[in-house]
Amino acid sequence: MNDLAQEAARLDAADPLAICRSEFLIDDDLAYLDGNSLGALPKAAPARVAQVVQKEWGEQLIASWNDAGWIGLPQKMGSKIAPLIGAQTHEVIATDTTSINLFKLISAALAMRPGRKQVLSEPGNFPSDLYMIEGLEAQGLAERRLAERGDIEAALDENVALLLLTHVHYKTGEMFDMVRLTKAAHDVGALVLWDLSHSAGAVPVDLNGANADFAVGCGYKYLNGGPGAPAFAFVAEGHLANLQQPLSGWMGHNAPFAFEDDYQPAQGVDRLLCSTPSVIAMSALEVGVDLIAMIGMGPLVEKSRALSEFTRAAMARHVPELTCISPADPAQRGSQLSFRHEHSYELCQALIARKVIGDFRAPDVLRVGFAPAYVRYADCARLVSELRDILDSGEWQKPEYAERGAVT
Ligand SMILES: Cc1ncc(COP(=O)(O)O)c(C=O)c1O
Ligand SMILES: Nc1c(O)cccc1C(=O)C[C@H](N)C(=O)O
Repeated sequence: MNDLAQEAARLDAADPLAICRSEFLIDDDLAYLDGNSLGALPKAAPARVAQVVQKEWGEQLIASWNDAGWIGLPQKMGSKIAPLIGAQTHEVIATDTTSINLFKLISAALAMRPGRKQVLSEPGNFPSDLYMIEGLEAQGLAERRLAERGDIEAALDENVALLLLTHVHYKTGEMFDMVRLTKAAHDVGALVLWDLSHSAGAVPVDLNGANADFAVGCGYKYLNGGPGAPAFAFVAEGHLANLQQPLSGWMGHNAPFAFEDDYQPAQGVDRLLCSTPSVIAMSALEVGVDLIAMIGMGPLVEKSRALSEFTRAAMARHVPELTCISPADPAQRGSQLSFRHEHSYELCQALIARKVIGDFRAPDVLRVGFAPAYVRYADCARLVSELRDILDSGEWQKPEYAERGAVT
């Protein structure tokens, strides 16, 4: 294990992104491997939020809608997220939550394929993705169809209106081939909606290169926008003029301040808006996205793969009792590794007690994420050595580690 720590120290010393950790408020002794669930706090965010609250809201009050640019935040944030996901700036907007954006875009896709009701997805997709289809099914607007990952292409036929997939699977880290599946869906006349919650800011995404129709994703994971940060939504340029979404709130109107009785959708991606933007949350998100954009997706992807490879190899060598269920090829997985063990829950709790933070996903998965902007090789080495020690000492058997908490 000494060798592992030494190798980690050598890699950290040579890491061009090592300096980026100082942009985040994370204790030096914390190995935070859960940025795939909630990203860390950028150090600049509290001051930015305080400025918005004290100056823009406190002093300038309503004038800030124009003077501080509040009204344009969804578009401004959309245009900053767009290059991270291979989209044009006018194709992305930051608004609402991922679940709500899923609802809007599933509905919009169904409206574009009259005569077809099926929305195809995979069993075990993130719950909201599946539940949103169910919600529309209950209203008689959709029909949910599920096919296992390997059977999706065979399941695509002329009844499918929309293929809805999560690009990087939240539990296993498996990554779909976006280009291949988008083409397969288009070949039967279906549209495709990609959930990029576990992709944006961590893995290469080229929505336009893949000819994708729609996408959604979270702002609070690798984009470090803070708990409940606004989500984003993408609509390919060619669909913008025909897009009809059901949450026709006033902010998605072509002229919101005309206060007309009849809804007239805004031009372009603005029509995905429903309500007043969440200004304070949006300002925190801006700090997180600016940091990721400044570091750049190329270096982030390279480090993400190196961190996960280092960890996968070290786990296989030193902790073989845990079975890695993420793909062995880094190009086929997201910025995470998932391991199966009968006592994953207890192991996760024991790790947390030692300030190594991963998470547990039922029934038996220990999940660790590698947010490349701030995770160190030393954090990965610590995961491995602490796990070895927790198993060897039997510490995981402490009764308090078996008590199931309320969330996460
Ligand atoms: C893949 C995926 N989709 C959707 C969501 C739901 O996001 P939200 O809670 O912002 O609606 C999450 C995370 O919670 C997720 O991981
Ligand atoms: N959004 C979350 C929350 O409010 C509480 C706990 C966890 C979350 C998550 O984001 C979970 C995450 N999407 C996952 O991949 O499991």
